[in-house]
Amino acid sequence: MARYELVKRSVALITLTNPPVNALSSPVRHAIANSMERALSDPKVRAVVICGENGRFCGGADIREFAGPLRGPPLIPVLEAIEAGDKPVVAAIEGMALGGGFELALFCHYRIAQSKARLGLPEVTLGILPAAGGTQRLPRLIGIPAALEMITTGRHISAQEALKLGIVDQVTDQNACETALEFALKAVGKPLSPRRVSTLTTPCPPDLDALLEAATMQVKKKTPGVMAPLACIQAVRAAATMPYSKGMKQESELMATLFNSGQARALQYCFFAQRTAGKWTLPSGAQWNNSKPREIRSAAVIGLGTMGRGIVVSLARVGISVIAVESEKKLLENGRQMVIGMLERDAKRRGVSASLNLLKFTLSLQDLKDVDLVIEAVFEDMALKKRVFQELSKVCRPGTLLCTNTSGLDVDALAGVTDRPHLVAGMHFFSPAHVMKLLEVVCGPRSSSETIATAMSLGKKMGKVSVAVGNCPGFVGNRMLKPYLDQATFLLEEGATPEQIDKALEDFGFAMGVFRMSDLAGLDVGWRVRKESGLTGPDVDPKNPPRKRQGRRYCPIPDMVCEQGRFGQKTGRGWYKYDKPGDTNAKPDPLIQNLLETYRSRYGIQPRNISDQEIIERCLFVLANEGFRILEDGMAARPEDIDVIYLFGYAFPRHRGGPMFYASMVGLERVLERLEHYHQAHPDVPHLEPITMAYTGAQKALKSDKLDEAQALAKSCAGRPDFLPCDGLSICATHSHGKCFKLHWCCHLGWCHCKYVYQPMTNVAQLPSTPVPAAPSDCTDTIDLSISLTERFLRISPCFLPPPCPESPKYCNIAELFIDDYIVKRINGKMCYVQRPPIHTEAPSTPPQINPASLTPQKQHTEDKQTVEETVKGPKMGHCSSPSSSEDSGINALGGHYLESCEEESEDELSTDGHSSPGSLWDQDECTLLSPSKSIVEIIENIETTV
Ligand SMILES: CCCCCCCCCCCCC[C@H](O)CC(=O)SCCNC(=O)CCNC(=O)[C@H](O)C(C)(C)COP(=O)(O)OP(=O)(O)OC[C@H]1O[C@@H](n2cnc3c(N)ncnc32)[C@H](O)[C@@H]1OP(=O)(O)O
Repeated sequence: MARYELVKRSVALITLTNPPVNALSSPVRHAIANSMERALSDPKVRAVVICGENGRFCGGADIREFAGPLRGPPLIPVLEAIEAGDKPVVAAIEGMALGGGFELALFCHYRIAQSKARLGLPEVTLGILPAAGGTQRLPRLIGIPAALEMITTGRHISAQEALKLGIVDQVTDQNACETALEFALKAVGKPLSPRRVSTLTTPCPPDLDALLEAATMQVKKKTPGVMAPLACIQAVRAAATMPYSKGMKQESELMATLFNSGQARALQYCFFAQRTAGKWTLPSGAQWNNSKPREIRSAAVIGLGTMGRGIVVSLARVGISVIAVESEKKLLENGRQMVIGMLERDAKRRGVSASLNLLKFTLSLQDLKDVDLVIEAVFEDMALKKRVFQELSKVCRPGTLLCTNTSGLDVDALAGVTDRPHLVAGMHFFSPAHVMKLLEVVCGPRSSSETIATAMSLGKKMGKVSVAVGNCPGFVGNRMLKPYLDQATFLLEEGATPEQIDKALEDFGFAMGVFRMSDLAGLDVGWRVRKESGLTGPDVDPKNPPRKRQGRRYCPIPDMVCEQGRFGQKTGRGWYKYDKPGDTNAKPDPLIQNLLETYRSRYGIQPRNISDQEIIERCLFVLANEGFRILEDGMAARPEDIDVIYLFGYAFPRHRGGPMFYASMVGLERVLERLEHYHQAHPDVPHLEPITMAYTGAQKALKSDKLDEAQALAKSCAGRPDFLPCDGLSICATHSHGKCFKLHWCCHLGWCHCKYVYQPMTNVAQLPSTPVPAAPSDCTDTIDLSISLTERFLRISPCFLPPPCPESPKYCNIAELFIDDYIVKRINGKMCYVQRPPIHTEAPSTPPQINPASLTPQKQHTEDKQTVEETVKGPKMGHCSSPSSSEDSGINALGGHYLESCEEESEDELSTDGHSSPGSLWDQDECTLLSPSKSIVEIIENIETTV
């Protein structure tokens, strides 16, 4: 895991050897510790160089280790030995120094970077913070503003920028290791004290408070509801205001709070899910590692609408020559100008020259005879597409791959009109195609593995997150969208308003609720598709009940809105009203309210109060349910693929992990129970019927031998304080012992749904805590977090029971903050997070009980008559959202608009468009400070923390 060599007779060269990224796993930490000890004790050694094998310094802590119990030597003492040593240690950074890898370099006395290396602290994107001293050392080295920016965004910087900031001592175009060896020898004998970053004083700007306040406001706006950036700011504040050792303590307390949070789990899941999606697999057995892609040097794009233009740009900027085809001269010229403008702007932003020489524009399909691959992006009309494919089949050389950018039509029907069905596949880009990262690669029944491998590899080359999906109406993303949109409009019928539904979804974390997003995308496109598919318009049999189609519930309200010429933002009116066409500021419209009231009275619908919880459950559980159906149908290989599609294509909040992950966090049994409940209430909505596979999966899991084994194990440990009933969120005992039973897919991830789990316990004395402020004005951000948490508990306080042994809460559990596992207590004058006590169902006089893992009403509640007002209000995270403005792609094949997210041409995975929700849990104005005496949170003043 690390090689030790003596080179140049007096330099110890320590090479990290843990492919692929030399992550700091337990054996690597061991090896570094041993190697340093050896180097420091060997009199022949006068200096040390640390580098990484295969041109990669270090990708940081081994993220996979975070899912299990922490083993091996802790990282910080290993790194401290490097700094404390009396021999100069030089980090030779090639490739990357990220996270813990960057922190390792910061403990070295000198840093040399190869000119192509990238450095950064991306922990925040994983829901944690740089907890091996990164938050304390970087501000000391480069000052607060620059460190704050790097730590709160996770941005990777170049070697040149690192030199400019003072992070590295030298940048070389040569081998960094060779350069570092020379450098190390020259450093021998020079004083080491000034090189020890821990001894430096953080340059403290006079306006520190204002700076941190501005940073706080910025991250709250950019990533509302996300905890890690706020914790990062608190840690940086500590670097500015505390001595190093105290700052380190603060850093580790903050890390402990984040480490087991649901957000960290979700974000780390997203990291691996994205990489898993690249390892595609088909029902035929063909997969990423047994199918060879073809090299694509030239391509053609047919249609220069919004989608076509974006695809041309995506291809050209990675060096593929592109022939762009349009049907009319005017359209061609217009498309040409727009593509050139886009490429020029893109090149300017990236500091490269625009690859305009790769482009050719033509009106003739004949020009395509020699290209390697064609992507058709014409109007979403099967007859038209078939004509194009027939023509392509005649014109293109026999080996040319023919792909379609349809957003949901039958790819096999197109394959069928060609002479090469095995070379036909779908490449479903999301709008705008040069910005959006998602690509669904649609595998038809006749698509060859080579065709899929080529489309996947081309997607990767274009910088897309490509996911292989099956050929069914709407594929994966748009297929799931249909039931989601249906639920939203059914909820309108039943009594909700567009703004209420949007707010619930935005509080959950979506940047825009479904109605605001539909207004942005334009309502007319969906209306046209619904008319074409006979769901509305003159073709509908007048005898057909207005609220039924094909025996299923149908909501005609969206059609009625369109009939009034309300097409969304572009017409200044849609589900909302706008000051003028094109305006983005959505305001509730009394006319829509009237329309809804008239509609309800026309159909005799008694409006009822609908809770946010019902909105979230119906919209999101139905999404996951359709995901299970898709898995059962074999249209997606894994739940991760579905989640990746929703994260990158539909702006699902990343800190929620995706619809499938979210369902697993809630608990599949719970999701199934709620779906059954809603389906009973709405039997004419088939999408609410729980999918058999998931249901039987859950039943099977309950009967599994492996589960029996786990339960037997757990029961044998009965009475041990570290075994608790499973909250559906923690790591199960069997999993951490390597005996994961895989009946639930989530077990693959390490969060199991077995009944008993091993709970890593934390002594009360080590809880993240903060002094209770004397007055509200003393509020710190930590208190801010605590108070927010307290407020949240207060909202649902009737559901709490006193802890089983309040006099002796020796152990607490630092886990999911947002699934309400925690209460905030004042213990010995400090605010602490304390795990919520288990609920005793047998207690006769208790208030209504809830499942700790979710805040849903009890089974006997009806939608009309809810007695418990719990709402699933959680943090939210905005994503930039983009409408599909093109007619050729803005709608799914089933007649609904699809929601698409973009990254605003930015690589920042946490970036958002800044839409803030006033209802966000962490919003400043909702976070009024409660004095502990005013709160009904239990106050425990005199606990012996040593009990
Ligand atoms: C009460 C409880 C208290 C708890 C306290 C706990 C304290 C715990 C310890 C504290 C110490 C903290 C140390 C540190 O601050 C934390 C970290 O370092 S977190 C990690 C930070 N690093 C990153 O985020 C980098 C992540 N990786 C990347 O961005 C990219 O992989 C890359 C390095 C830029 C390389 O990109 P590519 O070349 O494109 O390659 P891939 O991305 O496809 O990756 C290849 C392969 O490697 C796997 N991988 C990458 N990085 C890691 C990693 N850090 N750990 C584990 N595995 C990693 C990746 O998954 C791929 O695997 P494959 O898919 O091929 O199986």
